[in-house]
Amino acid sequence: HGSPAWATERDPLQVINFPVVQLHMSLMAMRASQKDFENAMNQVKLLKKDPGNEVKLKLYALYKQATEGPCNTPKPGVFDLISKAKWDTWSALGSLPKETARQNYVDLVSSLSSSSKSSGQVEPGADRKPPGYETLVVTSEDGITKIMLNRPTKKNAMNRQMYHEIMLALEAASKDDSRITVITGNGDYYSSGNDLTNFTDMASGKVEELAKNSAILLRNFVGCFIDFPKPLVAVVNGPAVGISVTTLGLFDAVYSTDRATFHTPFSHLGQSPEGCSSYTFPRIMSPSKATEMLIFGKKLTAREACAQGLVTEVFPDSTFQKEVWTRLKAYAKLPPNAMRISKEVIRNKEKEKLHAINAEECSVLQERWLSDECMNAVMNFLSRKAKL
Ligand SMILES: CCCC/C=C/CC(=O)SCCNC(=O)CCNC(=O)[C@H](O)C(C)(C)COP(=O)(O)OP(=O)(O)OC[C@H]1O[C@@H](n2cnc3c(N)ncnc32)[C@H](O)[C@@H]1OP(=O)(O)O
Repeated sequence: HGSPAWATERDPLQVINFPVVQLHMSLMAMRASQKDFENAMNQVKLLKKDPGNEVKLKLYALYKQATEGPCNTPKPGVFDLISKAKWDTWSALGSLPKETARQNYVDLVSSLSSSSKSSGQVEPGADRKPPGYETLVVTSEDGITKIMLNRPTKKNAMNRQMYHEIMLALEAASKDDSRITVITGNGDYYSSGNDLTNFTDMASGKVEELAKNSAILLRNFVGCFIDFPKPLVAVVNGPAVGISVTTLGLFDAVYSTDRATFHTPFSHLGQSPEGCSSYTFPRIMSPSKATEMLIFGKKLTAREACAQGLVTEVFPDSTFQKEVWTRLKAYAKLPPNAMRISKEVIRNKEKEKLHAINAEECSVLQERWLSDECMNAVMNFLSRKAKL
């Protein structure tokens, strides 16, 4: 007795009833059995605290993906809000394999269970054990949650797993007791942008479906940046390409090493701007400077990006980490509610607009991904004929 109604509801289509994504994804844990999955479903019912709708949507989507595979039902009408939210979240998982979805579900439930057991026992400000993601290292210390992109051998290119994990990490950071959230990269790159192997399936039929799923994924991904409630800071540790540059326009501060470059080669790739950059860049810089980046693919040095307002401050590479983290730790001592409310006041003025821009950019890109220009560019990279 005593289980909350949302946790005991068995049919996920009747009610959004499963918990969020927190991934203890050690390599061992990557192989969740059917039994683990069933245990996790039972564990959900034992949770005392409602994890919130976002989490329940994630759990619902992972459950559906794990049991039925990619979203296969017609899109609900716009006025059927709950069904549409569920459908959107499931669709956003794209072609995530059933086994990975099952594992993510198990890991998420496990993290929810352990966090509910330990709630109230963690001292404020005490370091928490980092959860294990596959493509990220996420730590929380000194009032700062640090999300580090962790595919250094691939220049931190963002594969589908990484998009999902960043969304999950942002979701978790928005709710933890940290005051500032940082995104940075491991290794010599901040990120080389979208992992072009995300497009390899494009060659294997069902191209329209893949483009559609990618557009949904991208829209949800960028939406997380638009809605993120706490100060979000980029610590740009090296060159940045594509989506890792465009999303900077949605951060609250961008600190960069002088070794970094900023490159949005969309025309070269037969693509078009995303991350709300078609709106933020002309406003941050000027329309013509934005044109040079977004249409002509001009690569900016860190100092040029700073002069254009995209970067807040540039530091010498030799002292970059020390200087930036010292500063961030000081900022993290500021009153958290004041920082959050100030961000809300600033962001609320254009949140709706940003979501509309995001939707438009994704729909344009969905078409672009099907173009010969885009497919040829991706094939040239993958067949080692071209590099940026
Ligand atoms: C679903 C949502 C879609 C959102 C869309 C977003 C749009 C964008 O983000 S557009 C930008 C896409 N990015 C690129 O076009 C970059 C492609 N990469 C390169 O041109 C080069 O790798 C580099 C200039 C970034 C680095 O060159 P460098 O010579 O220093 O290193 P490499 O030997 O090329 O790279 C090491 C290793 O990493 C792999 N890799 C790097 N970047 C990517 C990438 N973006 N996608 C896939 N793989 C990448 C590279 O192939 C190498 O792998 P191997 O060691 O296995 O050969």
